[in-house]
Amino acid sequence: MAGSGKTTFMQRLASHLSTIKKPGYLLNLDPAVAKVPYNPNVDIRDTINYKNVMKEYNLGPNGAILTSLNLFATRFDQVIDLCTKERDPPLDYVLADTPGQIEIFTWSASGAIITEAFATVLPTAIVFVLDTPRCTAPQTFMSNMLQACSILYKTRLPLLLVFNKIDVARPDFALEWMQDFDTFFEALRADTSYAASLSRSMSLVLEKFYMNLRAVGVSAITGEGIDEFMRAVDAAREEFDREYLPDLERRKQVDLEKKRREMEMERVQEDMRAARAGSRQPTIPEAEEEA
Ligand SMILES: Nc1nc2c(ncn2[C@@H]2O[C@H](COP(=O)(O)OP(=O)(O)OP(=O)(O)O)[C@@H](O)[C@H]2O)c(=O)[nH]1
Repeated sequence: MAGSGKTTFMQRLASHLSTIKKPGYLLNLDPAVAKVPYNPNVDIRDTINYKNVMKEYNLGPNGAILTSLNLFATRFDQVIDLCTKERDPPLDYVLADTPGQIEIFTWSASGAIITEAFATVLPTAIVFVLDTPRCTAPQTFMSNMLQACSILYKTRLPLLLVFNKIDVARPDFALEWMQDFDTFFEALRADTSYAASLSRSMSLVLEKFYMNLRAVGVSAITGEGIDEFMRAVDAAREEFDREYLPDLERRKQVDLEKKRREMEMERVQEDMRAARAGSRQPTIPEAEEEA
């Protein structure tokens, strides 16, 4: 969510991890960010100049962010090598800060390449940072939940919802809306618009989705909620091992099986092409007769 505090939260996490003597490996994947308030180990801006991309490809800001990320994704195996390099002491956490626009990261080919590259070598979870004060309107809340839902179903990775800025607005209303439809319906009671009615229906559909989520309230500014967030990360790691990895293995098998069938089909087609070509050629005795 743009402006929800992702970068500030990264800074908070980085400082928390140094305090507990488990320093993280920090990646900045946002080419357009003006200032990074933590010390990134890898910074997309060191290799890609977003302003030049705008000029060179004649793009607007979002197009240039997407193109920069695409260019970076082509070399992402090098980043993965850095993240997985043996170290003493070994790395416990790799944190990546992404561009804020959901369509740029979650729904782009480069976003998928980057997330899958991580998930094939490291236990991976997605953290969706929400701006709690900007979720207090039920329909804005619902629109954020739908975005989160789309991330979950696109990546299939464990997803953590972080309700940030709890120093400004407490997250209790949101956590309650996720657990109890009646309170969410009540919040929408006075609203008879079509959008409100859609939000009501969606909240029923999202019941299963909410059950698959971990949601915590934090303040990136004060640090409140960080311990609870770290416990949610531990649980997400267990979920990754328990659910994502077997699913990945199953998908790999399905892909292998699909490739095997395609190869067999290709062989059948080759045989048929050869048979057709053969039937057009004169047989050897016929050729001798003509001679
Ligand atoms: N009060 C309060 N403000 C916060 C908190 N976290 C971030 N902010 C403020 O929210 C604004 C946006 O924070 P950023 O960290 O830049 O947000 P972002 O999500 O990285 O922004 P984009 O990358 O542009 O989408 C800044 O003014 C931060 O100081 C918080 O926990 N409490």
